[in-house]
Amino acid sequence: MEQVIKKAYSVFDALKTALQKKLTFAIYRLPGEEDVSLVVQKDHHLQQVDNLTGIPAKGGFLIAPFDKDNGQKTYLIRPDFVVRNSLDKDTFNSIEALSPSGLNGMEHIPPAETSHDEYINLLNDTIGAIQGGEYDKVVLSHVKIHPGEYFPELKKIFHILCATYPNAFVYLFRIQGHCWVGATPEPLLCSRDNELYTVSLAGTRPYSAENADIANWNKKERMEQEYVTRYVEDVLKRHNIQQYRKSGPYTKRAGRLLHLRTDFTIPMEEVGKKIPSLIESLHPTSAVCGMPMKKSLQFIKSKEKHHREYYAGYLGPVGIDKELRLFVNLRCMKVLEGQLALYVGGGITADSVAEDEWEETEIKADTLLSILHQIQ
Ligand SMILES: C=C(O[C@@H]1C=C(C(=O)O)C=C[C@H]1O)C(=O)O
Repeated sequence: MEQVIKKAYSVFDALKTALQKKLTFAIYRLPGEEDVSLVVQKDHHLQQVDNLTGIPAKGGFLIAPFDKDNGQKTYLIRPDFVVRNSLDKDTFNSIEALSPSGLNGMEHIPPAETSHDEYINLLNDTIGAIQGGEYDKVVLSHVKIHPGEYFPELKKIFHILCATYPNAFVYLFRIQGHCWVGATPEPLLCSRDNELYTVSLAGTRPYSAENADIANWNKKERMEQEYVTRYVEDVLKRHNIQQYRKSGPYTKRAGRLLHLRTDFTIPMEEVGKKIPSLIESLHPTSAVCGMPMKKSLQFIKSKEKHHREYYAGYLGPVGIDKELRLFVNLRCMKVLEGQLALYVGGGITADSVAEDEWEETEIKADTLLSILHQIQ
């Protein structure tokens, strides 16, 4: 006779415990899916990942910074408990019995905020450098600080993000006393059946029926996206991956925004053991860094007021259910005591107009700010 195990608790009950006890955990909802998964580590000792080939077979939730030479490390939250949607009483009790972390986020210094005028100056300098021929594209970003005590609201925020952005990768994680939460539209490398896919995503407009028609997008936006496509194709070529399908560019909705997107689908047998190297080479794509990549990275590090930390890095479950689901960490915020730090950016090319680029980051910030306004 089939045994029916009664699942007495929902994944959100376990999330509440994980938040209250300041456990080391990640919760996520994949794009287009209903399931919500929670990965909880028994202790607070984070596993540092220096090389992606070293990830244990049972996997975990991977979190990589934008720039691994800037202090932040790549970590794996170990899957000591993996809960999908619901859990039984014993598992719930085991999670409740875990020891809380002593860290409360007070030890984190908030990243520096950039004002409108400072950003306009930086944008104009960058446009000048690009027009001077030093770069093809540079992706700039800034931080917006939003005051308020949001730790008690994180369960609600995650819930609303899932409902509002069904096509985003929605996540919330806690490591070392602070949390990050986001709803990103950008896959970095994901498995699906016997295939892997990645995308080139760049070019942004507010959502409207008119903008949904790619014929209405201009040369600047198409070029901005084309640089990312070239970067991805170059990485595939360097990995000797020839058999792949490319489809796009097409317009893809992300909440109140639209982006240009091209999909690359690769048969798994074409990739073999190259997955770790592919991930390490794809990141950072020209969607978040620039072209040429290394020079743009130096430019970003010398000009931006803040460290990007995990913004524009990548994250997601690896090895859980034998799947790989890594996404670029965008439309995200770092949750600190008494304040939130929202990270927003956009690609700059020779034809960029500074005020328009600022406006683009304002709309991107609204992805999360509009959710915060729903929390009273
Ligand atoms: C950098 C961000 O987004 C990236 C930049 C885009 C652009 O420049 O048009 C579009 C999507 C993302 O690849 C961000 O959201 O902060």
